[in-house]
Amino acid sequence: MKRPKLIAGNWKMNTTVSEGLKTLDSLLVGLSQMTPKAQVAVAPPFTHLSDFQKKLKGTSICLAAQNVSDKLNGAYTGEVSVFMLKELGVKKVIIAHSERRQYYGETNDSALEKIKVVLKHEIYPIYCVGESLEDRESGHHFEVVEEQITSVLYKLSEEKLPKITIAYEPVWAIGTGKTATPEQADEMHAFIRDVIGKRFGDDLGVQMQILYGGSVNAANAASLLAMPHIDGALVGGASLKPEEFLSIIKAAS
Ligand SMILES: O=C[C@H](O)COP(=O)(O)O
Repeated sequence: MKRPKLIAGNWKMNTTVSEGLKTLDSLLVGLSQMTPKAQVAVAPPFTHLSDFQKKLKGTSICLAAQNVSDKLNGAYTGEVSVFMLKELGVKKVIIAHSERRQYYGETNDSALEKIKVVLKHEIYPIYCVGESLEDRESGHHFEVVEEQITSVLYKLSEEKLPKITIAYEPVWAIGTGKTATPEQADEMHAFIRDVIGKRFGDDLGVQMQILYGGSVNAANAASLLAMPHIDGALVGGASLKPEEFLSIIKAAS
């Protein structure tokens, strides 16, 4: 089955608005000189979304956010709601990134709530899963990822699944320069398809869009993206360097 490819840049907490706009401009110039086969998304900090929405008007780049509240409105200091994102043209949102799990106490339960909220308001989640180094070294990586899938996605109804993108990001490969080998990543992606298939049927397992994330760069993108179960990349550090990000986008073509 031919699944659409997605290359998404997660800018994390990097760049001020003015710096970010310069980076976006370079990216747009590069993209105007190519015909990307993959869908391209950028997830800048919340502060950038309004300006980015204006710049991205009429382009094919999808605007994404890095997080969202599971609450709709009210006294939740510091939170950003799905309505606020929607008004700014956000189409996708990263949910339960490992940094949110590790530093801000996000859990499978909170991920489920957030996924339900955004789907209800037609924003598409990129749900992040992945094991720690300790999990991998002790041979528990499949178990951990299975739990992240079953305790969240199994609780949704079948018709919701095709609206969700999964990002497999082994924590030990994030920002470390240590990438999972294409075989390691592909093996986990195939496993995730099987886990989805067990509950929702093999067709849905095959249909899910699953990205790989963790030190993806211009040098390793082609070999990762060539793997049969890898449908794109969630790129951190390299997405802040337009030339490098463009090379990754090209590698998906
Ligand atoms: O969301 C992106 C991932 O955390 C990967 O980050 P990285 O490419 O800097 O390793």
